[in-house]
Amino acid sequence: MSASDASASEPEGVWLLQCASSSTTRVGSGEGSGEDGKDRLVSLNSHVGRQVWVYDTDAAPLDLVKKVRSLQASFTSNRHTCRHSSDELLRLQRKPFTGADDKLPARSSKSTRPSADVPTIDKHLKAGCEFFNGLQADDGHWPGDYGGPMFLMPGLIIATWVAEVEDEVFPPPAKIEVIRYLLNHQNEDGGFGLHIEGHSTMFGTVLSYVSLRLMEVDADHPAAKTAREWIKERGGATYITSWGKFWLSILAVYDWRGQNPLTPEMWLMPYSFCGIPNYLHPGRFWCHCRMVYLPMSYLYGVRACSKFTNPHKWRLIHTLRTEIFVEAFDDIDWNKARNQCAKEDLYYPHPPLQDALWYTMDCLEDVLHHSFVRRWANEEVLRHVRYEDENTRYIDIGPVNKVINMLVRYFAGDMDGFRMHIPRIYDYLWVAEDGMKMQGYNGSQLWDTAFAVQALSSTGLHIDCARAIYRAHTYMKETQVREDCPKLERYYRHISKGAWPFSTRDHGWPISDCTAEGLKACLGMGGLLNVGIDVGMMLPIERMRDAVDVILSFQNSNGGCATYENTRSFEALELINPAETFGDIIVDYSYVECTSACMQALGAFSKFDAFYRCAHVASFFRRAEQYILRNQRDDGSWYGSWGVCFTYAIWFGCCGLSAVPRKTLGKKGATQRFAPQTVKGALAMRRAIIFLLDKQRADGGWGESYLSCQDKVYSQIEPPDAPSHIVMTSWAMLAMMQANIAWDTTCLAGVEPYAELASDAENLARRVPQALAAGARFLMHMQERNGDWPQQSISGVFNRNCMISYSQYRNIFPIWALGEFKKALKVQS
Ligand SMILES: CC(C)=CCC[C@@H](C)[C@H]1CC[C@@]2(C)C3=C(CC[C@]12C)[C@@]1(C)CC[C@H](O)C(C)(C)[C@@H]1CC3
Repeated sequence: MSASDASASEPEGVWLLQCASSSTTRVGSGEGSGEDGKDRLVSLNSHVGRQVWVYDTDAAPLDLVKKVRSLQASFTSNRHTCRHSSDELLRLQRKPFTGADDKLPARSSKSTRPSADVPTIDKHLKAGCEFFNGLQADDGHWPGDYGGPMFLMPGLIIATWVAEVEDEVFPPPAKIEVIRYLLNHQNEDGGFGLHIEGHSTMFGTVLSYVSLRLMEVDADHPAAKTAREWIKERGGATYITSWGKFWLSILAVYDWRGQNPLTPEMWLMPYSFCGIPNYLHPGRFWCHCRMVYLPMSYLYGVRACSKFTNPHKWRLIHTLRTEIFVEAFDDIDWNKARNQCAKEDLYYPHPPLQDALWYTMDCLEDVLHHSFVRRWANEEVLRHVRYEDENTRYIDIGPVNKVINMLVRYFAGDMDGFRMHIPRIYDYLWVAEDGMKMQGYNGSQLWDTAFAVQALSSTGLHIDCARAIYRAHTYMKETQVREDCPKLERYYRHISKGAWPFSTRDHGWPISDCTAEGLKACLGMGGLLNVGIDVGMMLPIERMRDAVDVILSFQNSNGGCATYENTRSFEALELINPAETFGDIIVDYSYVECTSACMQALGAFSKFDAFYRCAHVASFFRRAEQYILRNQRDDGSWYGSWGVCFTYAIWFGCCGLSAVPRKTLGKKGATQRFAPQTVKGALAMRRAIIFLLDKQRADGGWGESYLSCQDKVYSQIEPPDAPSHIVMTSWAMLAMMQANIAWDTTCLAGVEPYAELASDAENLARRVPQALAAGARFLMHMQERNGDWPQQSISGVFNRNCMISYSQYRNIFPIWALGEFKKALKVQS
């Protein structure tokens, strides 16, 4: 069966997005409780932010069905040139609200650009805001596609197949969309990448191939044939990465002996010995890493795999065993296979010391496997798995541990726990014109909404945006985490009370920069209230202070902030990173982005309440600023870890440095304005801006390729005459405007000891406004007539090597950059 074959027999329903939904099924709209009457879906706030795509079985209007089909067909025919879908199904559904008709005049020719004056910008902003506000859900957040990685959906398919709930989770209309997605993202060489824009890898190809087969795509289907050839030409599935080996073992098409040990006993080690920290303890790992290896270790510990009760499934497993290896399954040297990895996948090769460690552990495994210690360790792991499930209302921290935790509950025979997971699977699935995908999180709701509020507020179009901002404010207030998880130390958790998560309150994991952006957005409402806009009740001061407490708690000894917790171990531990495709996953490091966001939030808060923990805040700034300065590269840039890449981090670098409250730094009296930190910050921003100016492209925009992230060297989008990227153009403009403001207020030009800063001032004073105007014209030129902007290449990243979509950025950032630019023009005139 293929997507196109399947479409022919498809009932004429449509996929519809439900927000704040309590739906527990994918087809129709089953509400609330499971078949045995138990409530399977728990929420702290009536599901605010929850996104579920439900297949509406009622016959849809014919023109709607036709439109969907044409969008799907057009994606498929352009899939090799335009690999990122554009969230067209969401847009189609929101059409009555976006006012999707033409609001802007047609471009007269390709080369003419709108002029960068206030009335023109206003016209484009109005159209942009009207369209974007139409995408907002009733609960106040902006829904959008958070897909990108290609290794997530196969995990879910394998898990549901093994646990025999595949037909419930993927009823026929869902199956069609999953197949569509997989087929659409096959590369021209027959392989599949780690993410939608990546080159083919063994990890991506074997898992996608197996998924297609489990979804009943025939082995003779052309896509299956070319994928199999790709795999076999490169030595077969024994060359898949360790995470792939894990999934194949679960499915019983690989032998657990070919997997390096995932010893659950590591959870029995003490966190510290007599007060000396045990840096090898998993509780010190980055939470995503430890939450993935936790359930993996249980399944490894019990050597969980497909039960062969169903003869049809048994046959398919045997067929797969013949399809993906170059040698006969029984002849595979599993010991050798443990360390095999295709060169296409190898981003972080195992250091020899790591292999020696796995070898030793493997020898111990024979003893451990049957010992009482294993049972004890498994019990401990199970406790942690249950804790994670219950404290995230079965959403879990991310898509990988979500699915593996679900399997742990299944293999532990805890069917109640297992069933609680099912409705929360739907929180991770998104449907677009390229098919149904598993997202990198249960959405990016809070993150996008916090940015959206700041972007809309920058436009000055307060009346037009008042309703959207009011609703977004409600979302922010509903989504703040109100209490810590129980038994923090026992479960190695950081405080959460006052934090904001990345997505929904039910998810609830606290994140440094989400807390910061949440607080910034809420504080920004004060400014709007002052100009008479009804944005609803302000967040109570105690809750703002809770957020400040969380932010302050995130600062590490190096002055920076990590993502979810403090840095608990050392970089050297990366030596034991077994995941060949990901870099820097073991430790939660400090990041420029997280640190800067925290500085900005504290800066905004101290203008509002200057006395709350003021000594701590001042010391936070001093140390954070030093962290940012230390991490600037010689060329003036910062490396970005969560967005593409240098452009993203430069925006944060500049915003962080300019958030330092000047007056609190330096000595009293005459020298106060020229505090050394201030000067260093201004110089650093200047270098960053020169870096950006050098990267501006002929069309006036900026366009960085995702290759910057993996290679850690700035790479332009290819070819050079390809249009620049609207999101990166906006980041670059925002960075430059931020730095400009900081210079103006620093007023150092001409002051003798700081001559360096002043030396090139005239040159820059001319270049920056020109660059900004060209950037603004590019953004307006790229805008569509209905006020939307096009989706271009993928703009988010994690673990250096895997890309992830931020689908709302295409609207948020051009609005924000144009909004700030308009303000700057107004100040000038
Ligand atoms: C290798 C594994 C476990 C894959 C699962 C994917 C997760 C690790 C990714 C998906 C979303 C993700 C990119 C995210 C982040 C970390 C890594 C995540 C969780 C964070 C929280 C890091 C800090 C960032 O500033 C920001 C808040 C933007 C992101 C949000 C998404």
